[in-house]
Amino acid sequence: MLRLEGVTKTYRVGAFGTATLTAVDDVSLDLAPGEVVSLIGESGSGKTTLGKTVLGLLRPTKGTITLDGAPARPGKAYYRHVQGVFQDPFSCYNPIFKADRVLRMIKDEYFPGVAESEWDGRIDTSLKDVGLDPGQVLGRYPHQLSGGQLQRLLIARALLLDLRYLVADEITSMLDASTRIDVLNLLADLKSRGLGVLFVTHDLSLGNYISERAVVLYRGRVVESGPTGTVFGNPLHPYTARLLSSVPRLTARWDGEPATPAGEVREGPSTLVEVEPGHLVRRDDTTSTGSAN
Ligand SMILES: Nc1ncnc2c1ncn2[C@@H]1O[C@H](COP(=O)(O)OP(=O)(O)OP(=O)(O)O)[C@@H](O)[C@H]1O
Repeated sequence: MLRLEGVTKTYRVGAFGTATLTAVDDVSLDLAPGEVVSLIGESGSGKTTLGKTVLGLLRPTKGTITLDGAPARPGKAYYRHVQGVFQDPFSCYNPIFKADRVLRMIKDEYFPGVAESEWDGRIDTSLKDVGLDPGQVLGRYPHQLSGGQLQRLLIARALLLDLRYLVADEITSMLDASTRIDVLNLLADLKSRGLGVLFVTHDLSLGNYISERAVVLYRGRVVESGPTGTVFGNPLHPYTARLLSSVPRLTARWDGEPATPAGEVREGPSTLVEVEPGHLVRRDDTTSTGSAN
């Protein structure tokens, strides 16, 4: 289990770093093997900051992250099991390394004792697992591969490790619609084989498609979380309702009036309240009832 408890991340901002900005505020969530949890929120809500914190690329200002009860410490032991894939696959590669070199570096770093022939077999398997033809990609430079191929190659690279959890940060946002659904189906397949995925997205339809649970972030705080069908089917926080109401429908057309976002989001002191089993909603402290989290 990958567990976040009370994770807060503040950045130093302003002239000479004199001010602070709380990008992630007291976030707790669990990610189990074989489960996809979507982390949903508009631009600037803190999704990437939280993903990077899980990956040890940022140190939490407060709170803890544990993997099977042990503190998550960035390093080889952690990265064997927890990896990230990001939005822009092009920026994740060294342009002068061909794909086979990228995959060989994993062996040099993590599995120096594995024989070359066995490693070649593992590369073959991981590429086929993500739907890539080894003969087509291995001898190529990044610029000779498509965005979808590069994104799959990143996932194949992660699979060469003993991967248990993947932070997938907006991994489909630079892909066209048909490639996007292929990559989503690949994640669903990996999930069915036991991979836990933290699926970071601002796209509610993608979160709905792939995840069992949804966590909605607003200005760094969880405002609603629960089973995806419950959160999307019965959104109780005004921000979730607003996000859902602002998704353009395929058959709707602009009729001269801009769509009006529903619901006012208030900023006062508030608490996450469990309104039904597993469904948490942030409520103003003045109106909160029920069990708090
Ligand atoms: N290195 C940094 N220094 C200062 N502030 C930062 C830094 N990185 C992010 N922020 C701020 O933290 C907040 C959260 O940013 P973050 O990138 O985590 O949001 P996000 O939900 O991932 O947004 P997007 O969907 O646009 O990527 C924003 O206000 C952002 O401006």
